[in-house]
Amino acid sequence: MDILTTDEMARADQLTIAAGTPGFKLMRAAGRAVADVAGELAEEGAILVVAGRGNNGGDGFVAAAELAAQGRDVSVILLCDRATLKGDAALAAKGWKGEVLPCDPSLIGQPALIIDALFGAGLNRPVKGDPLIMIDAINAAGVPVLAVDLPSGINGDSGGVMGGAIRATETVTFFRPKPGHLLVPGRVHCGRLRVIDIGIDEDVLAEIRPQTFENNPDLWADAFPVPKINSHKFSRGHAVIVSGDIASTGAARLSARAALRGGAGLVTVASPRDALAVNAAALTAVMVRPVDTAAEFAALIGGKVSACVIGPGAGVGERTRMFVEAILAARRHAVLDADALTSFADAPERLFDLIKASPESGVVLTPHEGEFSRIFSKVDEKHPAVSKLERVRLAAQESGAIVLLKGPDTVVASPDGRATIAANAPPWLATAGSGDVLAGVIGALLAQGVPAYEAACIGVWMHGEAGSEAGPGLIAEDLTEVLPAVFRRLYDQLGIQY
Ligand SMILES: NC(=O)C1=CN([C@@H]2O[C@H](COP(=O)(O)OP(=O)(O)OC[C@H]3O[C@@H](n4cnc5c(N)ncnc54)[C@H](O)[C@@H]3O)[C@@H](O)[C@H]2O)[C@@H](O)CC1
Ligand SMILES: [K+]
Repeated sequence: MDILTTDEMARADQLTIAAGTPGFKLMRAAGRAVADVAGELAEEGAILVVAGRGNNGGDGFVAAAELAAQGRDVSVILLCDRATLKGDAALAAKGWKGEVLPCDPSLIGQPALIIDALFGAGLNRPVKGDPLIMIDAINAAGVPVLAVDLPSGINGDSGGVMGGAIRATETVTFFRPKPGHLLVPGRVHCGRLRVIDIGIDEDVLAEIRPQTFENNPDLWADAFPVPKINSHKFSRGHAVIVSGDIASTGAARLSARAALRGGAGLVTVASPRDALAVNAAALTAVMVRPVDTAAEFAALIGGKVSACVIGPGAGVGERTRMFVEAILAARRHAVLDADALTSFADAPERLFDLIKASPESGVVLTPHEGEFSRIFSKVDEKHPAVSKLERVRLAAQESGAIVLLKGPDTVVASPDGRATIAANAPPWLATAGSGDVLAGVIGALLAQGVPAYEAACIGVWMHGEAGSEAGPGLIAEDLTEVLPAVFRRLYDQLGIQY
């Protein structure tokens, strides 16, 4: 699903209004939708609407009037003087025939539900003073909260908390989600998210051309690789995974097994000779080849190899740097993870120049937050305080690679500006070796010829699904073992026969 920034959403409103739908009609639809959800969340009991001075408050007034018309016990607290309201918000407030209570937290009481209509997309500075006291009091009231558009205090573009923010039970937003609904901590503050149609025509998207998407199968179904009846192991691609020395071989084996499960026809672990026995003893379907020097590695990948994964347990230093350079010189698709990134921390430009010199390679960088800060310190220095989404976009432009920044809200961005946010990762996915599996799955997709951006997105999504499939208590080894179940569900979802 497309994700619209607050500016793009305002543009969607403007285009709809320009095409003949009055803004107040949209507000009425929004407010009524909020009232419907409120009725579901609290079938009986008092409902309190806490409204701000903008159109978010306007939605709140419409909901209040609608609920009162349904015979519900409704009260409204307003952050400002009713007479100072303007535009559609003033119009909405006119439709509320009841009393308006002042902004006094002692008036909250214990309603069955609070509707939070303080701030939405128009939040433009940190919350302090009276509204902050109100937000804290609503959070402390211990009753369910339904947020209108965004939990008040959450930045719609970054998901950041601006001074303080409502912790909602449920959030109703309109037309399309915003980045702040999926990026943490915003996603956590939203509770359950509902996206509701308020009469904005989908045609406006052709004009807005959104560049951000929720990472789910609709987005990449066409690129998802399905083996044909006449496929053989060679046509499904050959992935090479680089092993570290004898003390750190497990990470590469996790990646290798994930690459095989992920659909690569052949997987080879390139192992230092001193670790060969350890690797060989622990692998069966995955092949092992002795590789110590960059020349040996270049000879291995110079053959029929379609993708390489380097980083998990690879070791930080010259050997890893030289192997990365060999991969890029051979124009192989590549996942550069963990130590492969840290190995370039002192000279990231050297890595980026090599990537840009082979644009057809399809390179995916898969840092976690620490590794990202190490190789993209310039992005962070030049653009302090931008959202995770924008940081990753800038990093992709800077490096020329597909950049995937891991976390509960993993972002994948392409140098061409496209980006996805994933919202399907369970918290127990954050465990040792989990990233090694992710790198392996992406390597498998690259080996099968999936373009790098789609490979990264599919890998992230499958990894998240595997986390849910394995459930609490999972260890990284489980992720590879549940991949067949994830594939089966995806095949069913996409209507692929098997
Ligand atoms: N036609 C439209 O534009 C529609 C807008 N809708 C609603 O309108 C909302 C956006 O409305 P607005 O643009 O009026 O913005 P908001 O209602 O979110 O808030 C803007 C007001 O809050 C003030 N404000 C911002 N940050 C503040 C802070 N930290 N402390 C104190 N005051 C602060 C601003 O000065 C302004 O007066 C959406 O979130 C949505 O709920 C919906 O009714 C659907 C249609
Ligand atoms: K709100």
